[in-house]
Amino acid sequence: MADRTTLVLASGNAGKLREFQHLLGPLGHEVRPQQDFAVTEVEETGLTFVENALLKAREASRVSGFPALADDSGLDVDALQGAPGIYSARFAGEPKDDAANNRKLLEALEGVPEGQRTARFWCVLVYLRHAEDPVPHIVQCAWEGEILAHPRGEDGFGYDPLFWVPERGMSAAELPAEDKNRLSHRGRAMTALLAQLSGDS
Ligand SMILES: O=P(O)(O)OP(=O)(O)OP(=O)(O)OC[C@H]1O[C@@H](n2cnc3c(O)ncnc32)[C@H](O)[C@@H]1O
Ligand SMILES: [Mg+2]
Repeated sequence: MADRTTLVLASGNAGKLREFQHLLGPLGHEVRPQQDFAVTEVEETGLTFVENALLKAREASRVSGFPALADDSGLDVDALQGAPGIYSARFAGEPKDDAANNRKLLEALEGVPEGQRTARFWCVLVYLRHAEDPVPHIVQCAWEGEILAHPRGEDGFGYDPLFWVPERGMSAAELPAEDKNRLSHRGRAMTALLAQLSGDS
């Protein structure tokens, strides 16, 4: 990525936008939400995070004319054989509802004892220089944790109140934003993507 790039974030998720602006703003990059360009949500028809991220990035770049960054992410819970996975945003059905998803996750794990509630967030980032970019930059990072029996904390978004971060002894929703950005699947994926992009113009 060139110095001081303007890019479109191929996401309608306000929590992701906040985190990417925090990660990339200090580096001089302008992260504009796809809503600025009237990009509408694409159907996430892929069977993998990477397929869905590609679909989102391509559409945002096509409509906006800017390079696009897409994030497809989700929670992979061992006791649920990887669910909710790529279906994390709509785990409890339509429309997307974080509180309903969290309730459904707690129900699904009822009776599963501590120690067997291991999980990880995945974040797959795709960066396209333009809509027909034949060589997308792709990174995939995980963040290991456990699913709590009760929500804790007010910050973050999505499943953060139920995601226990063992290395910090608190939930992801209790972590200061700066710390979440440094430790999380998204923060580490962004660092890896920037390393991959350095040298690109
Ligand atoms: O597709 P876009 O428009 O980017 O927005 P989305 O919210 O639908 O995003 P995804 O399709 O990637 O689904 C990701 C799901 O995983 C959850 N998730 C991802 N990263 C998270 C994080 O850092 N903390 C908590 N929940 C997260 C998020 O709340 C969604 O339910
Ligand atoms: Mg989505």
